[in-house]
Amino acid sequence: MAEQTVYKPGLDGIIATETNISYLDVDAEEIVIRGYELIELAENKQYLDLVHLLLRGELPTNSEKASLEEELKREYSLPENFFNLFELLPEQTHPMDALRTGISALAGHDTDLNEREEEQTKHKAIRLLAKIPNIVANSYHILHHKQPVAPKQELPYSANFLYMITGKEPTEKEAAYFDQSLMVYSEHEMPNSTFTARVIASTNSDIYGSLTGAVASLKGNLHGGANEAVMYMLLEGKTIDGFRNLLYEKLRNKEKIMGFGHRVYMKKMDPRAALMKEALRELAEEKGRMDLYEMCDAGEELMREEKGLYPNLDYYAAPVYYLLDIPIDLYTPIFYAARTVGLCAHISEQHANNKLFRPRVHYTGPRNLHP
Ligand SMILES: CC(=O)SCCNC(=O)CCNC(=O)[C@H](O)C(C)(C)COP(=O)(O)OP(=O)(O)OC[C@H]1O[C@@H](n2cnc3c(N)ncnc32)[C@H](O)[C@@H]1OP(=O)(O)O
Ligand SMILES: O=C([O-])CC(=O)C(=O)O
Repeated sequence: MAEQTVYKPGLDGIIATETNISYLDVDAEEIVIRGYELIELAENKQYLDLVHLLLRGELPTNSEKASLEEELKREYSLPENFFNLFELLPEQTHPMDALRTGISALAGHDTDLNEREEEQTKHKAIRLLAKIPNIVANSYHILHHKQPVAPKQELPYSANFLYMITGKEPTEKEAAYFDQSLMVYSEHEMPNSTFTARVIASTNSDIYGSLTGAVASLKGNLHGGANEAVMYMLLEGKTIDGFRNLLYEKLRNKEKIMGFGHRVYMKKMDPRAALMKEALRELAEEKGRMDLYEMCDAGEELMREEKGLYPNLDYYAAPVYYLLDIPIDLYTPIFYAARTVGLCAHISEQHANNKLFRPRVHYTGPRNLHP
């Protein structure tokens, strides 16, 4: 008789691992990142502070942050002829698929591919954090038959990322909103993509394989892909009334409404969504697009009243990206680029204290059949 174990569809609520990276404390409404609270960090720090915190375990001093940024800038460039890869892809390739291809292809360029030492993994992570924004922005340009936009060394890291995407230097405020969005996307405990990365890493597979699997996971619209879906829905709605009618129609058809609900916060607002809502309000005011803010707010109210559901981060990150002139197809790749650091921290932790993931099943098929 097999040992009695718990089965929870979707591993809902199951503890998958120990970690000292992050924890969602829903009761306290805190997203704990290595002892700090994410929203407080996002209000007071910058993305590179979080990168240092996630990879090194502590917030950087000014000089540590400056040398991290220098190291990133030295690693911006991609291997020779790397962009040829994207020329080979059909035009309709989604940028998440181009990104998956790009990260996978980087493996062969790493001469220390099989090195699993923590320090080595951290350097690999920095190299990836330097190169992934370049892949995200320029695979998109190449797929659209445009010239790649070379990184600008004189811009700060996240301003440069936004510049490579739009081709124009962002204002300080635009760069700050973008940087804040990268912070709130940087790490979130054990979502499907992080679990995927850790499962792959647990076979002793390399960081590129783990990250490639995580791209595929994050692409789905029940996860990262929701931010793009939210924007298409807002554009389809056009006006407050149009959006409300669209939501009613989707609810009548029993469709899931993208940007609402969350496995961990199902009956509460995602704290990151509240922060992005505020960013949206400020940005919308500056850009004369309060109509977009009001439309989102009306959708939030309708979903709370009709379904008792609250927005997740993707609901408010999407219109923020829209007002930053970012092409919609790049919203999920940007989420991934921001999350790379969290994923790398988890892969490193998995390699440092590994146990192969290999769960069992609750078998519901037949027995005792004979050929
Ligand atoms: C940054 C991120 O990646 S956050 C996640 C982004 N994804 C989305 O926004 C997609 C829309 N949301 C969803 O599909 C879900 O809320 C998920 C997948 C995120 C979490 O869902 P789960 O924990 O698996 O719960 P499940 O999907 O079973 O939903 C539970 C109930 O709430 C309902 N529900 C949950 N989310 C939604 C939604 N967005 N719209 C309508 N109904 C919903 C379900 O229909 C279900 O109702 P039922 O019990 O009557 O069948
Ligand atoms: O935690 C999750 O399941 C999804 C999510 O919000 C994230 O990855 O940021």
